[in-house]
Amino acid sequence: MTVLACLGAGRIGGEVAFLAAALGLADEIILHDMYEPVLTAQKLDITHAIDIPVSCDTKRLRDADYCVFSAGAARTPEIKTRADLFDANLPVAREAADMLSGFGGHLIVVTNPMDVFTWYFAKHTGLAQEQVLGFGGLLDSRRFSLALASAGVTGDARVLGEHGEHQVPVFSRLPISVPDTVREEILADIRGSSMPVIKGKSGTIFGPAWHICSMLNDIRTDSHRLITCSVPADGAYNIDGCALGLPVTLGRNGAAIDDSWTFDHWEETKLREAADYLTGLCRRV
Ligand SMILES: NC(=O)c1ccc[n+]([C@@H]2O[C@H](COP(=O)([O-])OP(=O)(O)OC[C@H]3O[C@@H](n4cnc5c(N)ncnc54)[C@H](O)[C@@H]3O)[C@@H](O)[C@H]2O)c1
Ligand SMILES: O=C(O)C[C@H](O)C(=O)O
Repeated sequence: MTVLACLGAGRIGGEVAFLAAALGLADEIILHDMYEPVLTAQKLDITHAIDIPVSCDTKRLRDADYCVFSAGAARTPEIKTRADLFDANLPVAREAADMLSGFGGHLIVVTNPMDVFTWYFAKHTGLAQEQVLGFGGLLDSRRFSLALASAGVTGDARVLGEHGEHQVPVFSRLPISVPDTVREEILADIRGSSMPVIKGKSGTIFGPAWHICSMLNDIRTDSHRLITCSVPADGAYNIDGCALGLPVTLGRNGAAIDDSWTFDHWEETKLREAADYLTGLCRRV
């Protein structure tokens, strides 16, 4: 019996709940949202499709195996960066941390700025640090792989760093050398790649929900898949004081940082900039 809780039942929460149920990743769903009409609508819409118990009883959150936190404001085309959502979403994260008292499962943090809230939940709740996973790296890596493909490059496309302006695509693991000028073009491309989706349909939905469910599957099957997701670095790669996207293996016990990667100068510089930027933001929580 696997129970999935979604704190925030809007576009992401609703789609993750539906997809997890459809893929057989959950046997029961708990939904929570401050806006009652959306909560009722999501619950009805899921149960009109799939025979699965959906409750809105937050007292049962402690029984959940996974919780996906996606409550709060999302970007509109007028909001330039994910970090600009910090002030709006910090109180939402604080409320969620209170609600999660007694929860002992895996928490997937989606609400932006996601790395900052990953740090917040890892450091300010009683959850084991390995069980707090910031989502964004898989989505950014997929976007990187598409950008590389359109430049005629294939290979192991991974993005580290911030899920935001300071993302760090790793070029040195590709089979060919990519000059810095081309790297900067690709970086600009992937930085902007969610905006056409936000402009066209108000928010990214399928991409995040798909990859979030793949993480639920990694935990459920103890896959130890190598992914990138946000975790507190705690000294790995000489980074401290923030959570950011790093290579991890994901399984039943959560995320284990793979600290064996090496970087070239361009990547080292970008990763350090991401860490410095995020450390500043994390100090504010
Ligand atoms: N990390 C990623 O890759 C990624 C991808 C997509 C979206 N996001 C982020 O996820 C968040 C949600 O995006 P969305 O598109 O689902 O937005 P949405 O507006 O569709 O859903 C958010 C929901 O949160 C609810 N909410 C707001 N404040 C709340 C509170 N205090 N308590 C309970 N519920 C509350 C709203 O009523 C709404 O239903 C945003 O911050 C967005 O930027 C991150
Ligand atoms: O870009 C956004 O604001 C939404 C999300 O973080 C995404 O990358 O799809």
